[in-house]
Amino acid sequence: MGTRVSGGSNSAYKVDSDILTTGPIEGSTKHYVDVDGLRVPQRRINLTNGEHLDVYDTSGPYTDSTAVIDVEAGLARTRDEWHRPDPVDGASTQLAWARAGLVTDEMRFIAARENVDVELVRSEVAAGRAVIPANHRHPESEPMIIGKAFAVKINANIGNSAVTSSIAEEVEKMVWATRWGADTIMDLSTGDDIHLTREWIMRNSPVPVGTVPIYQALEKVKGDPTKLTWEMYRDTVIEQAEQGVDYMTVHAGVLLRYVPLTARRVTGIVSRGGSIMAAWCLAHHEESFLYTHFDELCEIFARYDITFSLGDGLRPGSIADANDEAQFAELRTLGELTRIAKSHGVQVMIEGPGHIPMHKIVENVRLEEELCEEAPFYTLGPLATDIAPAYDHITSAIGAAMIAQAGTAMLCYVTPKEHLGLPDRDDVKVGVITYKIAAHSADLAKGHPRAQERDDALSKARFEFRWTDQFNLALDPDTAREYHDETLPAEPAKTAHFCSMCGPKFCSMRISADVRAYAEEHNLVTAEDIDRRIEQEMAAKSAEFADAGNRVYLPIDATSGAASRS
Ligand SMILES: C[C@H]1O[C@@H](n2cnc3c(N)ncnc32)[C@H](O)[C@@H]1O
Ligand SMILES: Cc1ncc(COP(=O)(O)O)c(N)n1
Ligand code: MET
Ligand code: SF4
Ligand SMILES: [Zn+2]
Repeated sequence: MGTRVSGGSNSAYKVDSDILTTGPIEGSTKHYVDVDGLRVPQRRINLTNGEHLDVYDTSGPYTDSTAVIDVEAGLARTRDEWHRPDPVDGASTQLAWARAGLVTDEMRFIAARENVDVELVRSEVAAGRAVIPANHRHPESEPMIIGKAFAVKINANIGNSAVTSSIAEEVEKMVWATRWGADTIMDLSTGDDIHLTREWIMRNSPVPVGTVPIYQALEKVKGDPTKLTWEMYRDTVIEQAEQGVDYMTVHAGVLLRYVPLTARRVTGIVSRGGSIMAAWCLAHHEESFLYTHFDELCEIFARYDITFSLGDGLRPGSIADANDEAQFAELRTLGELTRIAKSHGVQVMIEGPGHIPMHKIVENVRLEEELCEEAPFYTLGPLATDIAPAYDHITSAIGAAMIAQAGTAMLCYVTPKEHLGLPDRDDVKVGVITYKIAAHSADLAKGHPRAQERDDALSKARFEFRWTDQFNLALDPDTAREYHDETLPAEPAKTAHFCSMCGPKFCSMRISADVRAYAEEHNLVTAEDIDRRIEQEMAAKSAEFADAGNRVYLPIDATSGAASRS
């Protein structure tokens, strides 16, 4: 149970540890698996029948009841103590090491977390089919992997805007998002104190952090895209690299000649980074500096081990624009950039759409894999329809579940506020839980070896009317319990064989359990038991008939054949 003491959220520079929700999630405890000296966290869900279920844990020390949280000091710099191999051909990256056959501590940590052989981790990274975003300067993070051979991951976007929010609120969103299962977060701040906000987030984030450096670069030129230069962009990237940013969105596929392809779209360019770069290219009538200086960018990324998230600056922002020429032209360029980045030993993932109707989703994955050497796909939704603002966490989770089943490795969440305003803490939780549903559904469909354990444990608890276990196995135990208790708050209701949906007499699971008990008591469990019982009944009936003198009653109406009985 978390404590949340409000206060401090109005002061821009002071973040008070008290505002954070800490302590274990209801019904769970943190425990650690020791893997050759590495402490790999897991969340243990404790059940009332003495069993327990261990699940993947993204929440860091915040859910450890023994941890002392001090946001001013930041989290422990655990990875600083791990072994870091020497650079390979200038690259100090998980990709370079994996290709050289080296198994890093990060890979071992991940293998334990994902319950897989470490060789699968190494080989998928070496092939570029998976990435481990882990900047050397973010030692506070617990390593994780993004790739289609592993559990589907989710990202939560946070950050302020010029209109609203503070540093304290953004740190709070980060802790809150990871509590509910965000595997990475992106700080997409575009308002005040971008550098300082990120510093507070970085030093306290147990998950990898992504950014879009062009946002801060634009802030530095007071919002005028035409004033951007390669030099100031590069310096912004280095500034963020030094802070420990683990992956960066770079919209280097928005080429000058692609801009006219968006002219007749219904929603033009909806990507912020894409629109900024399009504005720059057109104003200067020059090729994008992100594209022309891409090799230099790779050299920087290779030193820190920053992962490229090649931005989908021309993604469709409406159903009408889905899978159009602008979108796929950019994707071909992202394929070209993928090969360049990998030749520098730099890890790459590819950002994907956007707004795509269901029948056009699979084509996106197929093309991405074909054009980008199967680099992990990282998609925003996609929204399967445009007609439900205020419910776009749902319109997008429909697309997200489908695209993840088809092979997307990480899903970028969409909150109920999409298209309407900046998400607050409550929106962040709804977005995260919604995306955990999409990701887990895809894990099940893909046959992930252990995904179904949790479904089975929850279903079993449900059928056995272990209400507390049903709540605690849920993605959101607090809301599950709250909804149940709205109508049946009394303690005895936690073992009652019904809820207020059907009531005691009509509870189908109770009736079904009674049917089972009856069957067991009367030896009627298997189909053979029932056949045997029918035979016995028949024999009994014939005996009764014989005793009664073997008299045959004829039909009432012999011609119609009705009511015949013998
Ligand atoms: C690319 C996507 O990023 C999200 N996005 C952009 N900025 C923020 C922010 N500060 N906080 C949360 N989400 C954001 C929007 O959902 C957009 O569609
Ligand atoms: C999956 C995904 N796609 C795109 C962006 C960047 O946002 P934008 O392109 O609007 O700058 C993002 N953060 N995540
Ligand atoms: N929702 C948009 C998208 O799909 C982004 C901002 S609103 C046009 O990318
Ligand atoms: S979300 Fe709002 S600010 Fe952002 S592109 Fe859409 S309308 Fe513009
Ligand atoms: Zn949109």
